[in-house]
Formats: sequence, C-alpha cells, structure tokens
Amino acid sequence: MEHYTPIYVNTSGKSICVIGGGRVAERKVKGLLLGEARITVISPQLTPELEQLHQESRIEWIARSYRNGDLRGAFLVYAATDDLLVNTSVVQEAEAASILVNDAMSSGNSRFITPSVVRRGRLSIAISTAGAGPAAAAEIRAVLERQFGDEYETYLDFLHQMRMEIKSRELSPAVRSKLLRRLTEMNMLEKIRTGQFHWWTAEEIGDWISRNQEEM
Ligand SMILES: C[C@@]1(CC(=O)O)c2cc3[nH]c(cc4nc(cc5[nH]c(cc(n2)[C@H]1CCC(=O)O)[C@@](C)(CC(=O)O)[C@@H]5CCC(=O)O)C(CC(=O)O)=C4CCC(=O)O)c(CCC(=O)O)c3CC(=O)O
Ligand SMILES: NC(=O)C1=CN([C@@H]2O[C@H](COP(=O)(O)OP(=O)(O)OC[C@H]3O[C@@H](n4cnc5c(N)ncnc54)[C@H](O)[C@@H]3O)[C@@H](O)[C@H]2O)C=CC1
Repeated sequence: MEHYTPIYVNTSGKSICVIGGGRVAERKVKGLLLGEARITVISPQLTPELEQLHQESRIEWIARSYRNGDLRGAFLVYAATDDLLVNTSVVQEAEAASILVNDAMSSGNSRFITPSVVRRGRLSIAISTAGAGPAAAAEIRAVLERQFGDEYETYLDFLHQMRMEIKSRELSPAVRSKLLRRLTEMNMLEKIRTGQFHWWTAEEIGDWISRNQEEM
C-alpha cells in the first residue's frame, strides 16, 4: 500500500502550475485560491468558472497544450488533463526537476494527492483514502461537516486571539501551557452554539489571565 505523509503547505507567493482546464482542474484551482499562490493554468480550453477567474486576474492562463519545459520554476504541479500520456509526461518532467506533482488520473503516479477538506475558518480537516475511494473521502467530509459546524470558526478565532495574548506576556512556559490548556476546557463551543458568547475586551482578557494564573 502507498503511504502518504500529511502536511499543510504554505503556498503564499509560490508558483503553481495546473495542466488542463476541465472540471477536475477547476476543483484543484478552487482549493488553491485561498493560498495566495501564483496559479498558472496551461490548457487549450477552460471551464466557464476558470475563464471567469482568469478574467478577474486571479489565475494566469496559457492557452495551449502542455509542452516539455512548462514546469520550470514551479513549486507544485497538477496534471489534470483527460489524456493519460500527457499527464505521464507532466509527471516525468516534474519528477526529473524534483517538483511535487499530482496526477489526477493516478494516485500511483502522484507524488502528492489532493485530500477532501472540511474548512471552518482556521480549522481545516483533510481526509484521504490514499486514492482507494475519492468518493468515500467526500462522503466522510460530509459527515464531518455536520459534526464540525460554523461555531468552530469563531471558536478558533477566539483561541487564536487568546493564544497571541498569552504568548505576548512574560509567563513561564509551564504557566503558559496551563493557561492555553485551560482555554480549551471552558466549554466555549457550547457558549457559541447557544448564543452566550461575546468577544472579550482587553480588560476581560487581562482579568482572566491574572485570575487563572493565580490559581496555578
Ligand atoms: C488519487 C486522487 C488524485 C488527486 O486528484 O489528487 C484521485 C484520483 C481519482 N479520482 C477519481 C474519481 C473521482 N474523484 C472524485 C472526487 C475527488 N477526488 C479527490 C481526490 C483524489 N482523486 C485523489 C485521492 C484522494 C484520496 O486520498 O481519496 C478529492 C477528494 C479532492 C479533489 O479532487 O479536490 C475529490 C472530492 C472532493 C470533495 O468533494 O470533497 C469523484 C467524485 C466527484 O467527482 O464528485 C470521482 C468519481 C467517483 C469515483 O471514481 O470514485 C478517479 C477515477 C477517474 C476515472 O474515472 O478514470 C481517479 C484516478 C484514480 O483512481 O487513479
Ligand atoms: N482526481 C480526481 O479528482 C478526478 C480525476 N478524474 C480524471 O481526470 C481526468 C480529467 O477530468 P475532467 O477535468 O472532468 O476532464 P475534462 O475533459 O473536463 O478536462 C480535460 C482538460 O484537459 C485539457 N487538455 C487536454 N489535453 C491537454 C494538453 N495536452 N495540455 C493541456 N491541457 C490539455 C482540455 O483542454 C480540458 O480542459 C478524467 O479523464 C479522469 O481520468 C476524474 C474525476 C475525478
């Protein structure tokens, strides 16, 4: 069985090359947009949505078939044409240049695969079946989306804010980690779900930190 190591990649400012401009390429591009990469699609044709993204200058488009050499300077590559031979050539060029490559037609040829993702603000849960059942990955995503609702977005923004505050103070590592752990034990999610949550003022944050620090 192939083994894939999960990582979350910061693609900001990097060049990403997508070969092919169909439905599958469109899904890959949409998943990449938040990452602020420079996305170039190389394909004679685009779906209407990709065309729209090109018009809005959110992606670059090279309107022709793939040619050897097109991947120069790319950080990540997606081979998403409907032609097995083309995808295989893309994989070969990428592998020779040590560029991470995804082949949408074959998990076996892919150096990395695209997971199904649940997104709730700062929270993302990625699901992979190692290519065994992409539809099952999507099904599991739907289950998790019901379990992890929109309240997680607020919850993680709150944790992030508190984490920044706690880290900015001169506290011992032991106190800091206790405070951070305590934050997750406060049932905040329930408060958000039931409408009892409000954003803490600087004063409330300061009070909470001193109160909890004293109790340790
Ligand atoms: C290996 C991988 C490579 C990669 O693309 O990275 C791959 C490969 C292939 N997919 C195929 C088919 C389908 N893929 C989907 C959907 C998704 N496929 C995605 C990922 C992956 N697909 C990677 C493995 C992920 C894992 O680990 O499980 C998702 C999760 C993410 C995304 O694409 O963004 C996204 C769901 C997003 C969501 O909804 O959350 C659907 C359903 C649909 O289209 O609605 C079908 C039709 C039903 C079916 O066939 O099961 C085929 C056969 C093509 C043919 O007919 O020849 C191959 C080729 C092969 O199997 O080798
Ligand atoms: N990984 C995944 O999630 C899935 C993968 N697939 C596989 O992906 C393939 C593509 O699927 P779709 O996007 O639905 O097909 P599609 O037919 O909508 O798109 C194919 C795209 O490739 C472009 N293309 C063809 N030859 C090219 C070349 N030489 N250079 C550059 N671009 C070229 C076409 O212009 C078109 O834009 C399918 O044939 C299937 O094997 C299918 C479903 C899901």
